This record gives sequence, structure tokens and C-alpha cells, in this order.
Amino acid sequence: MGLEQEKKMAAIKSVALVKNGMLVGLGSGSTAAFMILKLGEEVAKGLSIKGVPSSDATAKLAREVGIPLISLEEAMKLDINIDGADEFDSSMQLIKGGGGALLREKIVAYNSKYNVIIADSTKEVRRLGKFKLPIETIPFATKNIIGELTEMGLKPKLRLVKGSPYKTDEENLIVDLDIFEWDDIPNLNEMLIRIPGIVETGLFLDSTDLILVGKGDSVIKIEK
Ligand SMILES: O=C[C@H](O)[C@H](O)[C@H](O)COP(=O)(O)O
Repeated sequence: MGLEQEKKMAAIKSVALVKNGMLVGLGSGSTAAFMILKLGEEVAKGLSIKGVPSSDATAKLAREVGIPLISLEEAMKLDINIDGADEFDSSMQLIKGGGGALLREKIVAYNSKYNVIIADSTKEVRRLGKFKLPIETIPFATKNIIGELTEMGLKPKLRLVKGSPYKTDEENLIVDLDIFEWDDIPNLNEMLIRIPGIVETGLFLDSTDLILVGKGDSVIKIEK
């Protein structure tokens, strides 16, 4: 079974949790895209929901497949949020932001009553950090932040796309960090968040209620 199939199976399973009348957080990335397509099919069949997108790309896809959208402030509290991840460990700690959408994703997750992560089997790791940790930074401070994080041994790299700095939906810059050697991840997260100009990190530490992982031809559940 290929990875795309694993993503798709996890995504389809997650859509079964969405019920009539729910306000739904719509994640970003390739796995979340499968979920949005399936949700669009269900809406076409009569499922009545409203979605809050976690990125401009997700909003575009959701509109294309006919999912009614509302803003976060209209929704206030979401019933369920379904999103992908770049890595997760057995304690349900995540790295997200490979696609640069971590800030809005974290806001949507925080404002959701129930957070579901959908993933293929390659995302499961014993220790977080093989995937570089994305942090979102205010451009005014990015060079200084890179300087400070270099001194901390985090090997920060400004994310580039075709040679130019990658800009997030909030017009910020992403810096990717090597955190593999760090043992105390919650403490690292606290240290990063305290640096002025770092808006958010891609560490999602206590926000997940359920992970659905496509593995071979089945979907495995990891729950709190
Ligand atoms: O910024 C991107 C998001 O955090 C994605 O959910 C994450 O990168 C996983 O994406 P994918 O499902 O494409 O592997």
C-alpha cells in the first residue's frame, strides 16, 4: 500500500467523525487535502457543516469542493479539527509546519474541542526532530533570531522557495531548526516562544486527542 493510499485511508476515517451541524477546522497539507475532498463529497450528499480553513490554500480547495466556510471569529469554538502532521511520537507530540501553515493551524487547534491528526505511517517517530522544526518569525527580527538560535546550536535555516524567503499567509518568515539533540522538548518550546519575534513554533505538544494513522491496508488509532 503506497503512502498516498495510507493518507487517503486516514483522511476518510476522520471524515466519519464529522456530524451534521458541526463547525470543522480544516487542516493544511497533502493529507488534509484528502480529508477536504472527502468532506466535499459528503457535503454534496447533504452533510451540513461549516469549515474554518487553516490556510489560504485550504480555503481555496474547500471552496472548490463546495464546503461552506466561516471565519474563526464567527465560529469562536470549533467542534472538531482535522489536520496532518510532519512527525508524531507515542505521547502524541507533533511537529507541524512543513507546509508553512503552523501559525493558523495552531490557532485553529487551540480553538477546537476535539483535535484529530491524520497521517501516513512514515510520520510516526520514536523521537521528534528528524524533521526540521519550523518556527514562524516576524521579518523585522528574523536575522537576530537566526543569530541567537545559531548560538543555541539549533542550526537555523531561513526557508527559501526558488531562492527567495518563503512568506507565510501572515507575511512572516519560516526558520527551520535542528532539534534532534534536544531532550526536553517542552522546555525548548518555552525558550523559543519567549524570544521576541518568534510568533509560533511547529511543536504541537498537548493539543491532540486522536491520531489516525494509515498503515498498510488499515487505519490505526492512537488516543489520549
Ligand atoms: O504546514 C503544514 C502542515 O502542518 C501540514 O499539516 C504538515 O506539513 C503535514 O503535511 P502533509 O500531510 O502534506 O505531509
